[in-house]
Amino acid sequence: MKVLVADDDIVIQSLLKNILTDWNYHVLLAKDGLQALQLAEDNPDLQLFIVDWSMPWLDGLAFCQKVKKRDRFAYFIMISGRSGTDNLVAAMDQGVDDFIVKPLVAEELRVRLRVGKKIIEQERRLSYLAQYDELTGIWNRRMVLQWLQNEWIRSQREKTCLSILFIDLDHFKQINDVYGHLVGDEVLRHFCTTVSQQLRPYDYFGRYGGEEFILVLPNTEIQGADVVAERIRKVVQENPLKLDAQRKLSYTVSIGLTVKSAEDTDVKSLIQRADAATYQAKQQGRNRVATLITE
Ligand SMILES: Nc1nc2c(ncn2[C@@H]2O[C@H](COP(=O)(O)OP(=O)(O)OP(=O)(O)O)[C@@H](O)[C@H]2O)c(=O)[nH]1
Repeated sequence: MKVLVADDDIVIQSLLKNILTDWNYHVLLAKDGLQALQLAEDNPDLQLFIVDWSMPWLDGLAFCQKVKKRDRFAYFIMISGRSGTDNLVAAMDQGVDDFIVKPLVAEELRVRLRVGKKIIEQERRLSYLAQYDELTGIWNRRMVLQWLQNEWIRSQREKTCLSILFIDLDHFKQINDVYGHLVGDEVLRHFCTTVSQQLRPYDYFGRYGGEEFILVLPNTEIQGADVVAERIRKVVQENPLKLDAQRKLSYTVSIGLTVKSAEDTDVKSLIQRADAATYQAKQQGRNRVATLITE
């Protein structure tokens, strides 16, 4: 893991560099707050910081506040000569996550870093789970509906088209029943990889629930959405999941397509129509695209 050490004391810098390197950290060194800020900007993956309080140009607290504005998950350990509860409280109230009083004891730093790393990892995980579906890695329901809402507002403002597809795997219960849930999960992952390869960077593909998926197509009118839907239907049908060297599992999808119209007052009506279109596709025999639009 990368760690940035910002301290104007060369002796402390080199001491920290040595012990942190021994503990397998990748160490970046800064001699003042401005240099530290530049390193933080150049290394967006940097989340762990060890900073001195008093430094030229920009002190440790101001540096911490600037970084946290950009990345609220950044973790700051302040090492300072300012002892006493008042200083600890002031520093931690203003944003640092931990506070160590000099003289530095290596073992104390080691255990405090361990806590910092654990918090960073847990926050990363929580942030991932808040946005993505754990099984398939695509947007989760909350996020894809959020993107749909954003695109709805944009299409209102810019008077552009907005299409959505509801994609539902056919007879998925049967796949689970015959091959087991683990293979069912594998089919869901395989399906998401297959579809993701067909999309433009600005399309939003998310898991709506179970074996139901939603694809938001900004700036896309009905003809374009129909081409995308047919392409997905076909590519899924033609790309079975390989179970082993001999066996392949073929599966299909039913797709409901709709386009935002002047009559739609919110995203709810759009979702309801796409859902109804999917139902039609199922009724008509599955492995097909059904379109529902308002006049
Ligand atoms: N393996 C696996 N199965 C899931 C998951 N989520 C939902 N399912 C299963 O998906 C199945 C959906 O079944 P149904 O709603 O009856 O739909 P279907 O069998 O696909 O039938 P049609 O949609 O009418 O073609 C259920 O058996 C659920 O248990 C999941 O994450 N993993």
